[in-house]
Amino acid sequence: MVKMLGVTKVFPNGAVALSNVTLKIDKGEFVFIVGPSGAGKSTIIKLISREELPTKGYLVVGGRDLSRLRRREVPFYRRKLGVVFQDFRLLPNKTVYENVAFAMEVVETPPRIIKKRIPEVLQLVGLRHKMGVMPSELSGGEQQRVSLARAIVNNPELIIADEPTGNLDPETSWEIFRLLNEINRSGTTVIVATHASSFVNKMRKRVISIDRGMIIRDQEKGVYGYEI
Ligand SMILES: Nc1ncnc2c1ncn2[C@@H]1O[C@H](COP(=O)(O)OP(=O)(O)OP(=O)(O)O)[C@@H](O)[C@H]1O
Repeated sequence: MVKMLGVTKVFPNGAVALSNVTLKIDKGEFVFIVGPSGAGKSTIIKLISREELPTKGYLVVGGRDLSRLRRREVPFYRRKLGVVFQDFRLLPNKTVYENVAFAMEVVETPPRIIKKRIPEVLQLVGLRHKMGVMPSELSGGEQQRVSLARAIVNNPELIIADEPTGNLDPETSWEIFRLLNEINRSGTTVIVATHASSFVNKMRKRVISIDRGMIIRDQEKGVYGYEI
């Protein structure tokens, strides 16, 4: 699903965010990316979401070399990903229903399919009863659950989450990790960048530890040297 080969990312100010990173994440995996502040976690997420491009090396997601993606192809690529952010990024003037529906509207889903799908997906995250509510009337955990519903509504093969529980208390964080786990069990590949080591340690998933832009540990063997 994701292959990085010798990926280096240097920002225009000279900051080396990633240095020669090689890793492979298979379809259906659940992977945590952990490391101290400034280690390069968000940079990995931004490269996968094609917000940034590698300075050097190859990054292939779902069989596409992201450096070769044409500008007009980028929106289509992004729409196939489910992206979850620390700050939820819900549209404040739209209801829960409308926020999730919007993700389907932009990919031109027929209205009758949207109407059927939204209650299903809100049921999955336990928020069917809040369909008509505005984001400002929801707790942080509920807002993150809406953002999870939005991320999965178009059945993406890959979900990437950058610090999805950064603004949440421990109990609510568990709820979000449990949902991400459920989503993964239904076949979606999930990549989560996080500081939340106490949760990571309990979840027994693959953990890629990075520090100063380099992988310092990967609980799986043989991640280096994959063919692209
Ligand atoms: N747009 C940017 N311009 C310049 N430098 C950047 C940019 N984004 C990130 N960096 C630098 O790249 C390095 C890695 O940053 P990144 O945000 O990936 O770390 P992180 O592990 O996600 O940190 P945190 O846990 O604090 O979010 C840091 O040194 C950071 O200052």
